[in-house]
Amino acid sequence: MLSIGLIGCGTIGTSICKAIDDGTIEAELVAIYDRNLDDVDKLLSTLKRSKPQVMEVTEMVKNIDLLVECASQEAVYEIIPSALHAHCDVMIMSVGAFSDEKLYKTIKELAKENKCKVYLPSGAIVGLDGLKSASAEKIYSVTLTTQKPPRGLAGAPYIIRNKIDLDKITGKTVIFEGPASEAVKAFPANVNVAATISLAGIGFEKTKVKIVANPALTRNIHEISVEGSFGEFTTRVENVPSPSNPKSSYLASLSAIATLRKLADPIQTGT
Ligand SMILES: NC(=O)C1=CN([C@@H]2O[C@H](COP(=O)(O)OP(=O)(O)OC[C@H]3O[C@@H](n4cnc5c(N)ncnc54)[C@H](O)[C@@H]3O)[C@@H](O)[C@H]2O)C=CC1
Ligand SMILES: O=C([O-])CC(=O)C(=O)O
Repeated sequence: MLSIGLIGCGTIGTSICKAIDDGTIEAELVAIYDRNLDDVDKLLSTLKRSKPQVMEVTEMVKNIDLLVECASQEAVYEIIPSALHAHCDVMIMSVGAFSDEKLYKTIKELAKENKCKVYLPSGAIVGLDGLKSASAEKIYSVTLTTQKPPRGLAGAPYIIRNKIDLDKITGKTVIFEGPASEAVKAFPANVNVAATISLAGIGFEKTKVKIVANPALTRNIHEISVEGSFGEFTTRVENVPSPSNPKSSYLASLSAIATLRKLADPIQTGT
């Protein structure tokens, strides 16, 4: 059975652990870790059958097949190289870290050297299949337009740096427009999806991102528009925010669970 270690006991981490605990994912939850011990305790209290040990990454990677990161972009720097050195496969949610080309290259090289896989779930978006197909030929443009209720953008470095008072926003307001490379640094907990799109398509500099605060919304909306030699498509998802973290859409948790279910299943259906 696939043995899993998990870093980040917040919203997505808790959903994944519950899905292992109730058998939705056929895997063993061997170990968990979070820099915030209260989050570890809270997660442990939700589990009925699994009894993961609490251990730091250096110890964890000696005991698992797959390390799951659902913590933060900085955690990707801290834990993924150690996991790959220890021959563990990894699944990463904080994909925005890969806007650092040096980190991306290092992780890709380490994965090759140690014969490991790096899994990046689709997260809170739909349409990566079409984007990946389109990228076999010429793509002219990729644009992500993300709309969130203002509180879903709270705490982002860009909001703090520009002293944007989210409480004063009364109508649909464009907060940011720029390349994905800047968007994922300015909003590290809001548009990791821009990184996933960049990696599947035309890269971090050419992928355009628009972030809109919209007080009329209760959902997180991501629209992806792609134009290429194939033609053009637009996908749009209206995501229910996670109750425990309005920045993260529930679909992101489900996407992580779906990826792990696939990895744990000996039978793979479909192309
Ligand atoms: N790829 C995608 O589509 C999506 C990615 N995300 C990203 O996934 C990650 C997890 O999201 P949530 O569970 O909603 O966040 P959350 O804030 O609910 O939980 C994150 C947990 O990780 C812990 N943590 C953060 N940095 C850490 C570190 N360096 N070492 C150990 N623990 C650390 C925090 O204490 C917290 O308990 C975030 O980076 C988020 O931005 C979220 C939604 C969609
Ligand atoms: O969950 C979402 O809507 C997207 C998100 O936070 C991210 O990509 O970081």
